[in-house]
Amino acid sequence: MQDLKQSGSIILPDAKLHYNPDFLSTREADSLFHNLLHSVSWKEDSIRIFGKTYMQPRLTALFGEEGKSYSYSGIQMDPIPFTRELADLKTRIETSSGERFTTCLLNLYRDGNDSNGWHADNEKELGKHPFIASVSLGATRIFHIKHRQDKKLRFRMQLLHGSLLLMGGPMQEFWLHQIPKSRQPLGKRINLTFRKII
Ligand SMILES: O=C(O)CCC(=O)C(=O)O
Ligand SMILES: [Fe+2]
Repeated sequence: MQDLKQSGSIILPDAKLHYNPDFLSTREADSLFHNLLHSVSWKEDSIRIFGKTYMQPRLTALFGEEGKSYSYSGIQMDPIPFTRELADLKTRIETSSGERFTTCLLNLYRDGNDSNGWHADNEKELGKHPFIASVSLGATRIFHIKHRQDKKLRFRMQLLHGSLLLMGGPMQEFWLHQIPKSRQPLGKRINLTFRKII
């Protein structure tokens, strides 16, 4: 597996990726991490895959505009209204990316045993080519991507505290991504993915 560039636009077939490791200052990232960790009512949700029910190996929460419920992996999540802090973060990402978002899915990875298996963010309520903005806070985790057809195309990168990863173009159609488990003793990590439900 090859390492991806850790800053700027990343040139790949069938995807538009952009990574800014310094989107938030360390102080902003520290305070956002701390506030979210303690104020969000984190849920341990189950998912349904081919008719079987599993616990998700991480905790989640959904913020968003009222009435925009989000279904994925066989569960429906109803959003909590954006807090001031998350609304401000959303506006900042909208200003810098030129895209609009309705919804933010939060993941809390408690340690290296928590993970997010291979998937694409291709739910039909996100439209044909979803644009996804992903903010990382806390422990650094490895992010893997692989092309669905061209098996040679497999890459990894590190998602740092305070970083912003933008995923656009047809990436969710042609690529899968994951946060693998790690045997290293890792601290907590929070990831926020801003999405647009159409
Ligand atoms: O935690 C991450 O960086 C990725 C999260 C993700 O892929 C998702 O929530 O769909
Ligand atoms: Fe995802």
